[in-house]
Amino acid sequence: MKSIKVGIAGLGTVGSGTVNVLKRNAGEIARRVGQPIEIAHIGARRENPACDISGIRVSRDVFDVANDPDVDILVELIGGTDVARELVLTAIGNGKHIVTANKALIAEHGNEIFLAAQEHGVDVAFEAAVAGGIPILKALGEGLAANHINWVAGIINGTGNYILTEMEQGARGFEEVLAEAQALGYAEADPTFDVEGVDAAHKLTILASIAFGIPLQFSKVYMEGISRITIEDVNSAAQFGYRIKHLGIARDTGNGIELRVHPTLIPQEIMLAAVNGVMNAVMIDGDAVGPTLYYGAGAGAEPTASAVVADIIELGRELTVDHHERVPYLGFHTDQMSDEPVLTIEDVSCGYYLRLHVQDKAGVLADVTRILSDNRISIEAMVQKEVDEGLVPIVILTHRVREGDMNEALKRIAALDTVDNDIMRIRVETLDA
Ligand SMILES: NC(=O)c1ccc[n+]([C@@H]2O[C@H](COP(=O)([O-])OP(=O)(O)OC[C@H]3O[C@@H](n4cnc5c(N)ncnc54)[C@H](O)[C@@H]3O)[C@@H](O)[C@H]2O)c1
Ligand SMILES: N[C@@H](CCO)C(=O)O
Ligand code: NA
Repeated sequence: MKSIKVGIAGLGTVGSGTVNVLKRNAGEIARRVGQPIEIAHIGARRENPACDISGIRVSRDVFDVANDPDVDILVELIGGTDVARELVLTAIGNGKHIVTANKALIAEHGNEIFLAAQEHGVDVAFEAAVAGGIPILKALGEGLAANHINWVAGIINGTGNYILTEMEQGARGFEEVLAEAQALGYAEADPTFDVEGVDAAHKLTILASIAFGIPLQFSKVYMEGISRITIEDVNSAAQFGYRIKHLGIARDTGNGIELRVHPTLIPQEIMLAAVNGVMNAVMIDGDAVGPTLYYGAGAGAEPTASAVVADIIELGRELTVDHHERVPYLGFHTDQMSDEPVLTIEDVSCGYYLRLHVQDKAGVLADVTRILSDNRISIEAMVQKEVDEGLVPIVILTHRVREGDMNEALKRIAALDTVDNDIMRIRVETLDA
């Protein structure tokens, strides 16, 4: 079978994440694209223990990848603007499509790169460059394309948000938390880009172009970072009912576009204020749709790889598929549908909240808990409420259990003479990933 051949330049945090996701999900990705995606060539100065690249051709010089006639798509993950610009222009000159996570490159040299791509009839995709794993460029450029966009406001630097959150929750100092964000692979090679707002300004530049149809104008973004924010500021803001978040804001005022990145007090009760740690969130207000919100991991190896690989898949589809089925009707190709069964509710597992009324007698609770344990159901919490009309209301939270087992248990509990048979059951989902 033919395959789409990608060349990856740079094997750091995002490069290794991309290799791992492409390998782990290779089967499903091939079903979505219609052909396998093969990593044909990697450009890296050294191996990275975070991923296994055995069997893959490796060159020390990333230009060997850009010049490899076998490579269909060059994935630029080296970062920076000088070598990266030259590398991408070289690959475009060789007729290769480009995927990049590099917001600095797109924000500062995008106008030039897109022109070159147009001349050579190739595509440039950069979903990973803004808000990491959140498919925000797709949402803005395609999903909201009917709207006049009024404004975009977001927490678009994971490192900065991680630092602010940790300072607030752990009352820890700036330097300590920054070092931790670097160790976790969130920070830019030069972390002043994160803390002084440069990285957020790169991303805002890209968002604003897609929102308003203006050229990329990084030099016009007003930029302020978080490095002067102290724990006192965080606490004082809280006393007034606010949290401090580092926001990128792009607004169409009707007589010009505001482009600004700075620490901002926002009301504690709005959803953006609850975005913590490395998570990013972007709010977009469109004239038809109203306000919308997109949330997810803004940095890190695999969240970023999620967007890089989605771009590879999109380009792969363009290379392989009939135009009318570029994105297959159901996401996967019609001849690649899975026969994995849909579970009946009896086979679904979740936690349960149970409310029952029992007689105020010794041994009743023991009967109930024994029936639960007979059915492999473990109790997370139990509360006995005030006696109500001679019966005692009991509320039980259980750990995750198969619904069929819960049904068996509830049938036996309801059959006890000492328990009212009107038992309330509500399923519990904590939704933690
Ligand atoms: N880390 C994240 O969470 C994240 C998220 C979104 C976007 N990005 C972007 O992705 C890109 C890569 O970031 P990263 O975090 O993986 O950085 P990184 O420093 O972990 O990895 C970059 C790798 O490229 C290599 N490299 C640099 N120049 C090279 C050259 N000339 N030849 C060969 N190898 C070279 C480095 O040795 C390093 O291994 C950057 O543009 C960054 O802004 C990163
Ligand atoms: N350094 C960036 C990486 C993701 O673009 C951040 O912390 O958000
Ligand atoms: Na994204």
